[in-house]
Amino acid sequence: MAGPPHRPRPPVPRRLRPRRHARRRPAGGDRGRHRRAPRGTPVTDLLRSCARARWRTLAFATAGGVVRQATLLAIPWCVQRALDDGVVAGNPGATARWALAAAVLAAVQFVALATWQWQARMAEARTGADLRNRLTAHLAGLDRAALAGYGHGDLAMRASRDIDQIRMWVYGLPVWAIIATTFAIVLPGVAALDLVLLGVTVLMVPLLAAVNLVFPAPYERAGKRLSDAHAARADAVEDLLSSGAAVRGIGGVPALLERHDARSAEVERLTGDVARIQSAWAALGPAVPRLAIAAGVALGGFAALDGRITVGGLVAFAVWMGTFTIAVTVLVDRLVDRGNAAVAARRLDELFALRPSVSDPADPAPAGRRGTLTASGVTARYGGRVVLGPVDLKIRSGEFVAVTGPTGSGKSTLLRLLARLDDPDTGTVVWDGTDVRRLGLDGLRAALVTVPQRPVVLSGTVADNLRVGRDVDQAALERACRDACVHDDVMALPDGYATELGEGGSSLSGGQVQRLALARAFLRAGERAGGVLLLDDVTSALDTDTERRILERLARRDPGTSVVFVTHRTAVMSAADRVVELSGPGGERRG
Ligand SMILES: Nc1ncnc2c1ncn2[C@@H]1O[C@H](COP(=O)(O)OP(=O)(O)OP(=O)(O)O)[C@@H](O)[C@H]1O
Repeated sequence: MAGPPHRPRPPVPRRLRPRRHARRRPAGGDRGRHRRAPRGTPVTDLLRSCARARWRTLAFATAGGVVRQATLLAIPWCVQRALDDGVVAGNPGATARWALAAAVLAAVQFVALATWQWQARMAEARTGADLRNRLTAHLAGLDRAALAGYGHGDLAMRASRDIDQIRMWVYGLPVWAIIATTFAIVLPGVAALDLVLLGVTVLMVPLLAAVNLVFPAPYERAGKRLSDAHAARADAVEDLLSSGAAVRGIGGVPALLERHDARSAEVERLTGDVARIQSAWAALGPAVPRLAIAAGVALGGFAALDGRITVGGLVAFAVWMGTFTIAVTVLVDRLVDRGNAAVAARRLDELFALRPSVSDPADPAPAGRRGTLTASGVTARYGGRVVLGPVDLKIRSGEFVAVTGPTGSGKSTLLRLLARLDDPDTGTVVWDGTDVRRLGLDGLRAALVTVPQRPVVLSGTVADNLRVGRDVDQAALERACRDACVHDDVMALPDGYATELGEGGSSLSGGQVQRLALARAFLRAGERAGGVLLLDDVTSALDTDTERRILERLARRDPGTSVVFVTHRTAVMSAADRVVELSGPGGERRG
């Protein structure tokens, strides 16, 4: 037994990892002290930073868009001149000149339009890629506790649909300048034609402003509800796909299908709400300039009859108002995009604000490779409940310690503290003379290698699963698999080490997954001598013969490598140098 068996300590009102089962919470809700960064920054900062990161590409796109719009709007003017100076005046030379001018403008427009579209698409694509990379890297740095409130489907929606909404917003940014160009050209153009027509055009502005003030707020609220409903449905799909035999075996599929259908119906209902607001907004916006066209054509017709404007001027007015109508329609679309992007940014911001409960210190010390791993008075809590400790444990270099105890007594929790996958509520863990909280996480993970109770199989081949992105040769892979007694199983797969396992490794047995994870740990631990292997019940699904062979391999380990083996199996306890028994928080511990 290592250290004193029991040291009562006053309970400390802090919790180690809050577990939340409710998946949907209002944005900005409490997520526990380790996990929420101070908010402080408005959500639009995320949108602004996306635009700033792509400002050069967006500037080219905007320049292209503005030139395109200016040329587009200049063409009616050429038509007007061709009609008035050429057709009406009976001057074929003027007609040809203005036709040629229109052709040149059309060519410029072609180049400008291509530039706008190309650059805007590039900006959009890069924004999507940047956000996705940033989000993935951020999520990868978070632990289970930080993400406890989010289902996989929800996270997938945030990483796909929400990022797409922001992408669309970035794509539409140059359009604001195009709309402004339209206003800047059409209004003086109409003024030059006739002040009554200008009056009709200007009258539209307050009407348009009213329409575009009324709709955004309800639209954004409905969009937020729809996003949440999409996320809930994605979670239901994820549960259906991932539950497999566990749910089928207890006849739970109909209930999951029912839940999925109910969430689908909710998505449909909320999509209807959004569609109602959006369609009213989209229809009312352009209706205003269309009314102005009608009024303008009537008033302009009388002006033409009075000789105040030319027929060409009336044609130019009608065409300009047509373009103006399109600009207003697009303006509404951009405002809708802005609403969608704001909702999406808020949902992403919520994830970016999550902080891992364990992170690198400001000035990390390098982790030693050999040494003693000591836990002193460590305790752990979940949701205010003490689940472990206080525990004192010393694992000397090269020692093999089995940790046992009744189910729920905190064995896995202790292992997580030793590996610094979590920090203790109270007490310290020291590796090679240094508090693990002062060590760089990369170095620490290389020295203290953990195999969890429920290992994960990644999508990809067996070899990919063993390498986990590292450069490891085939011989080393096979050696590790032989040591973990899984080589023969791998060779029996259709393509051996090149066999695709698919997400979750459903084609492998529980024991095969355990041994594959063990081989992965052997590879990692074998990169350098020394360190500690922290194994959480990794032989629980194995037959006694395979377990014996694995224990023999562990007995042949490098003399500087320690092993901490959480187990209920007598063979493991017999192979250990020492057995430590946990009996729950505040309980006795025997070694
Ligand atoms: N993420 C969590 N949130 C809340 N409580 C948790 C969490 N993980 C573990 N617990 C609780 O902490 C206690 C200790 O769990 P732990 O997994 O460490 O026990 P164990 O001794 O390893 O159990 P077993 O032998 O069944 O694997 C249990 O009561 C468990 O319900």
